[in-house]
Amino acid sequence: MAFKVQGQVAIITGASSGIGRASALQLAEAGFNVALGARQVEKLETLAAEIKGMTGREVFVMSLDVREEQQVSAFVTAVKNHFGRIDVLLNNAGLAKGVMPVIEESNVANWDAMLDTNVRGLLLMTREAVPHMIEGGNGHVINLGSIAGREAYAGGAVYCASKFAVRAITDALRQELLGKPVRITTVDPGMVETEFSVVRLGDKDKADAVYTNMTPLSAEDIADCVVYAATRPKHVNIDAIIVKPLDQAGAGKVARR
Ligand SMILES: NC(=O)c1ccc[n+]([C@@H]2O[C@H](COP(=O)([O-])OP(=O)(O)OC[C@H]3O[C@@H](n4cnc5c(N)ncnc54)[C@H](O)[C@@H]3O)[C@@H](O)[C@H]2O)c1
Repeated sequence: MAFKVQGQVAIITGASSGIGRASALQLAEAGFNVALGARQVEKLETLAAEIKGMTGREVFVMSLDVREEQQVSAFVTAVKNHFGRIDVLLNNAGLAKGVMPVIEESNVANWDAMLDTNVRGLLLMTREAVPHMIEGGNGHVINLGSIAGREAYAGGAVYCASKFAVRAITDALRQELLGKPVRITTVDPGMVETEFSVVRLGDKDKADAVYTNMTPLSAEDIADCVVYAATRPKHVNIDAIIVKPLDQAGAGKVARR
């Protein structure tokens, strides 16, 4: 059953494209006022106008690089000051570039970029948002993991390491936050057709070659899962939502080079 919320506020990181963009739209349709963070503010402004036109919700936009501690702190403070509350944090921002090199061709710079975005960025955002959630008596951290954080085959070693870390952080924080009014969920997709998956697979031709054997999920499919988790009643915690194209279900090894 679909629930609607009223007056709640959701932060979406990496909202300028793909799953983040679709989730921002659908969370607004479900009743959330939304705070959009990404490095490309122009794209966020366009999305904000679209959301306002479609839903009438309030939208806050600010430049955000989740790797930068001071930017994260300033962003979360600005959202709290603007809306007076933070109910949902969707840690969606993720990096694909740098997964492509095989281990013998990879370097410290692309390992760091990957782990700083997918892991440290998520930790920074969560650390800043959770106290406001506890103070407000309601919170839900939703992390974009991946089946790469479960099956360890998709996307290369460093990407897998980052997504296993996302799952570990999610499970550990759930324990750490026991007794506090903050829920925590991972949404773990298989192949989704976004800019990210095209980059991850190297180029459009390669991506299409994979897609010929598979009907990938859409960003909207994943946004549906995000909205489902975000709109459950407060006493319901969904630990994880694992969602794959049918062709990947049970396959284990996916999207290999
Ligand atoms: N596409 C897939 O097949 C797939 C599968 C499983 C999980 N995911 C996860 O879903 C999430 C979204 O990916 P997507 O497929 O929508 O790709 P995408 O490239 O369209 O979106 C990623 C977003 O993150 C933003 N971003 C990257 N680095 C950032 C930073 N330092 N600070 C702020 N924003 C930053 C990008 O600008 C972009 O808006 C990622 O965490 C990804 O790992 C994607």
